[in-house]
Amino acid sequence: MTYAIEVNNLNKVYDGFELKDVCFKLETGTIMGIVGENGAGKSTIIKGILDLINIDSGDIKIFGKDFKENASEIKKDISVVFDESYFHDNLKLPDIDKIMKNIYPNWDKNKFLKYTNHFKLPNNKRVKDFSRGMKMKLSIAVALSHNAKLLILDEATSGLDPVVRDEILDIFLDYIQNEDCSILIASHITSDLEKVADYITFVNNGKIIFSENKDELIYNSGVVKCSEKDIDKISKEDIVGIRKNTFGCEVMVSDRAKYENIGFVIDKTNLEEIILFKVRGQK
Ligand SMILES: Nc1ncnc2c1ncn2[C@@H]1O[C@H](COP(=O)(O)OP(=O)(O)OP(=O)(O)O)[C@@H](O)[C@H]1O
Repeated sequence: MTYAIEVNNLNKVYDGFELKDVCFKLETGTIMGIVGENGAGKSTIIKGILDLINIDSGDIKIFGKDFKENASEIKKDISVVFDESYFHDNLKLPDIDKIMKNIYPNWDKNKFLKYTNHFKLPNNKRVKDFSRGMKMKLSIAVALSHNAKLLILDEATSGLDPVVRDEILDIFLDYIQNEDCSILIASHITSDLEKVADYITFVNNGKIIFSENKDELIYNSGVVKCSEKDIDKISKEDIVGIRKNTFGCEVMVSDRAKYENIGFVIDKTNLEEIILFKVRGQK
């Protein structure tokens, strides 16, 4: 198995915040979603991976090679989209095409035209007259137009409406049809990650809580509805979180089949609910 990204024991301390021993691997040909609350550390992880901040310690490999030592060779195969546009206000699409041709040896003008047409971006307007959504679409069009093997997006789709987000998610799914290509997406929008991600890495307060196969995670988890005294019948290590209300308890378990087999009534669940139980549920 090959990995597009390997992060081992990434540590970074800011005043009042600590990324602690962050480890995860993004398998080549897959999409990983990084999810977590505001301030959980998603952007710091991405900046740490890309050597945009000084990390305190950690070992980062991209395409199997140490990133710092091979940065110039690796960078041409990576596309990064942050939540802000980085194009000069006065540029128009044809100017951006010319500039990118000089920056990226693999710049593909036809792909750029295809994506900018698809996103209905105007040729004759300057970037300063683009809406926020149009600027994001432009950044994504550029990111997809130089045959990069790794796409890293930090909240890049959060400002877009649901229809456009859905179109972009389909483009991401199409992009990884090429098995050499991989995507890392940090997003608050769990439904988007649920649609496209193969793996989910959940960060809370600077720590990785889990990094798992999404389908297995959702399939194996479930919500048991029971009385408070029935909670004792559930092993502590299977409890993700508990919610109590006036009618009884809801217990998120990590092994749905086990509790179905012993007669509990269990509801299926989704990524958002799993995360809410993890963060807000009692243990
Ligand atoms: N340059 C910096 N100096 C000091 N603290 C920082 C710096 N950059 C980030 N932090 C802190 O690190 C923590 C994690 O921030 P980060 O931007 O990684 O979170 P995030 O999960 O991406 O949040 P959001 O979803 O709101 O974008 C926050 O407490 C933030 O204040």
